[in-house]
Amino acid sequence: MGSMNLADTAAKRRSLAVEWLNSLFPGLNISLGASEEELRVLLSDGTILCGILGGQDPTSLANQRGAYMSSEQRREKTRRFLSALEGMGLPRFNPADLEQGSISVVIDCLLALRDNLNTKLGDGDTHGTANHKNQPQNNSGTSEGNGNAMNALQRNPNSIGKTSPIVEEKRKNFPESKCHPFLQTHVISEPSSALSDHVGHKFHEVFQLKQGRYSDFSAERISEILKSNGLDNAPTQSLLSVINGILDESIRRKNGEIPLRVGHLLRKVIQEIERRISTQAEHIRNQNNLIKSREEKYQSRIRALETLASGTNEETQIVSNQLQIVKAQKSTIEESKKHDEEHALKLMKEKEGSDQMIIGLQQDLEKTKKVYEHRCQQLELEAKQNDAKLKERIKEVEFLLSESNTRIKELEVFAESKFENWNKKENVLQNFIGFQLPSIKRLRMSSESIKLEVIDSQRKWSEEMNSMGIKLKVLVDAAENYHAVLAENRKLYNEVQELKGNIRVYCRVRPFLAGQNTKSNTVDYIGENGEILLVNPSKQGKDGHRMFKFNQVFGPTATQAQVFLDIQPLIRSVLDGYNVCIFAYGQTGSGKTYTMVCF
Ligand SMILES: Nc1ncnc2c1ncn2[C@@H]1O[C@H](COP(=O)(O)OP(=O)(O)OP(=O)(O)O)[C@@H](O)[C@H]1O
Repeated sequence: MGSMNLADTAAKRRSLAVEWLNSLFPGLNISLGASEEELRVLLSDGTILCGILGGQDPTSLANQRGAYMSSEQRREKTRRFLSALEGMGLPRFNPADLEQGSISVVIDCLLALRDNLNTKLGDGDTHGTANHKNQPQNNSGTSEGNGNAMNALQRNPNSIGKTSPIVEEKRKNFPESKCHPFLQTHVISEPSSALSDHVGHKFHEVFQLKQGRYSDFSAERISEILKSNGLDNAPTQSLLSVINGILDESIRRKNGEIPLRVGHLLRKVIQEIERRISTQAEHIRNQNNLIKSREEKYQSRIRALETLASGTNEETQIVSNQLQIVKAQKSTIEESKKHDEEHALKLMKEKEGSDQMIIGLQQDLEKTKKVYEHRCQQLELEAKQNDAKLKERIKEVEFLLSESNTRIKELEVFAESKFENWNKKENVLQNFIGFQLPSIKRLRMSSESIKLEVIDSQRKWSEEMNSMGIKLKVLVDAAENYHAVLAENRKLYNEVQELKGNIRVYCRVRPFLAGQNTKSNTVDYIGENGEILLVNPSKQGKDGHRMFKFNQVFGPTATQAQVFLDIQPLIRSVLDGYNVCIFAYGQTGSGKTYTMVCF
């Protein structure tokens, strides 16, 4: 709640400050709900702060704010404002508060300045009067360490010839009749209108003419006026009216005499007017010097601007070139943008495909999950069953283990008895060995004699082997000769086969099969040299007989072995690497298959 109240209070104070600034500079039109950052942006360049004290009009202020200012210029303006606040005895802020951190300190200073100025304008009395009394030269603009905003206004070079918003505000707050003398007599330096109004009122009270004659003033009253320095703050119009009044009285009395005390008053008034005229002359000289220096400064700025303008054409050319480059880059970027858009469309399509695939995968995953859960349930069931079986098995194993332990104990007893038996047998064996040792010695002697015999036999066998080798060599030579003879024989054999004829034609006469008429035989004669004579009973004479000639003719009584005997040499030629073809030819049922295949 506390932080909320603090925030509300800060916002209210910000709003009051904004309201005041808007009343001073209506052109700014700042929002009443402006944030700290917005106010910081507005105030950070120092233009508005100086405008409060410096008499900027809203239009020039807006222009000045829009113009570029270096950081040093901004700091200088802020410093000027802070020194004015210090001169007025008001709280001031740190320049860093305008750049970062809370701006509430700045708001406090602005509101204090507002209250201070409003108090002076409302009262129009003691402070202004006192300050003016102490520093009568303030209005000339030459004095430093001013005591109020008006003095700061007059000291600011930028405010020369311009009207401060405070003055404007004062004009609104005070009747024109009161300000009029001040405004009409500005040739001679005057106190502020509020000040002049107050002092003039007091001055008129002092010089109140009850009977219309200055000569009626008592000496004490005049000396009191002269001593109190009341003339210092009196408006010049009043002083002139006093002189006019005294001179009019002198003329009316016609003797031209002026009382001595009135003469002193007259001299004092005239001295005050002369002092003001000299002060104003000095002020005008200073203003002239200031204007001259400003004129020189503006001349130098104009020259700089002309130089800048000449350089601007070259810069324009460079900028146009850069513009061309930028256009080219823009077209490139647009192309790449189109490409990117196409790519994006592709990606979108791919994404849709991926989404569908993901949905399918999710469905598969769901199915798999259900199957997996079902499988898990089955496994759990099986695990429970296996667990029960294992428990039974463990019980059986434990039973077997107890039986095994019993068996082990029995075996241990049996092993001990066995061990005793083995010890007995060992003793028996040792007795047996001792009995067998002489026999072993005899055996060893006989083995040595056998060894000698074996050596002798080996010698004999080696001699026989040598003789066998010689004989074998003779056989190898004979075999080599045999191969040569065999090759020659084979060659001759094939030559004989060739001489018999590369193409041979044999004829075989099938015997009558069972059930065939044996009287219809047409074979009349079969010769040994391959002749066969066939008879045609339907023809007479020479045409009834026909002779055919083959390499060989096998009659009906010829066996398969006889046929093969004549073919067998061809088989050997095949084994010797010659090409041989045997085939059977004849009408159906003539016995081709029988001859070629049957054994
Ligand atoms: N020399 C033979 N001695 C005894 N029987 C034979 C002889 N030649 C053929 N035959 C008999 O004659 C019949 C016909 O013989 P095979 O089948 O060999 O004739 P084929 O010429 O092969 O006939 P197809 O051209 O129709 O095959 C068979 O029953 C077979 O046993």
